[in-house]
Amino acid sequence: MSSGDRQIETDELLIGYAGQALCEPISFSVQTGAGLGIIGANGSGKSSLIRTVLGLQPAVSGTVIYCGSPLDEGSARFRQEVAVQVTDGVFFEELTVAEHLEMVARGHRIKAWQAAVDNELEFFQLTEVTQRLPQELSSGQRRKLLLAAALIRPASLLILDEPEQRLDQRIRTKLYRRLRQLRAKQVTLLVVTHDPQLIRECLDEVVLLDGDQVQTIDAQSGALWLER
Ligand SMILES: Nc1ncnc2c1ncn2[C@@H]1O[C@H](COP(=O)(O)OP(=O)(O)OP(=O)(O)O)[C@@H](O)[C@H]1O
Repeated sequence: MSSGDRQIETDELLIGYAGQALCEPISFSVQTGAGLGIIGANGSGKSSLIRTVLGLQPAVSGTVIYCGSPLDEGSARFRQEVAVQVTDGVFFEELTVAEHLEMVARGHRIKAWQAAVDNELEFFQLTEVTQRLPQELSSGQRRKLLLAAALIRPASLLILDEPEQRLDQRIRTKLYRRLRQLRAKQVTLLVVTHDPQLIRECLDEVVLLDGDQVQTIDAQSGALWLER
């Protein structure tokens, strides 16, 4: 495999706080168009790993490599190519649901931005709440808005932190179908999840954070680990 095939990878990445590692070093590599999950018990370090990969939190040591070079999360290329949904996503309290999506779509220079916004509102069943402010939404509706904001924009790598959280089963199933369609278009997925269905339907492998130990296993074994 040439480095050109690998979209994002970590090399002996130690994650943690105040110089204290949470687990052994993590090395993974995700090829363009592949799907990698991150699983483990509550508090095992999944969100910390995502935050470290995104440069939102410093690594204790080790590196994150994006398309063959050390990741620069501030670079125009990274911001253009990578769409992110993190659990504690930020809203503008004075912008409505529709305005949030309009801002993202126009910020990414989507010409038919109105149609793209309407499409997301329809997909996530947010048409009844388009004029509401974030604080007027249910927790599930807020989660759907975060996902819509990540999916409305073009991206070649999609990083999602527990996208299933607070979604009803019908939306989950619809979302997973969409993730499979994105993968068919060579979009790469890096996803923290507790949902075996997402792993089976959308991913190839998972990184399992199991106490101090870290291992990469196939998707079916990962789903079974969550179900045991
Ligand atoms: N800012 C912080 N400072 C110090 N420790 C932290 C900080 N944030 C998280 N931790 C600790 O790091 C560990 C890993 O947390 P993290 O949020 O990465 O877990 P997780 O695997 O995503 O958990 P969950 O499944 O509950 O979302 C936990 O023990 C947590 O208490």
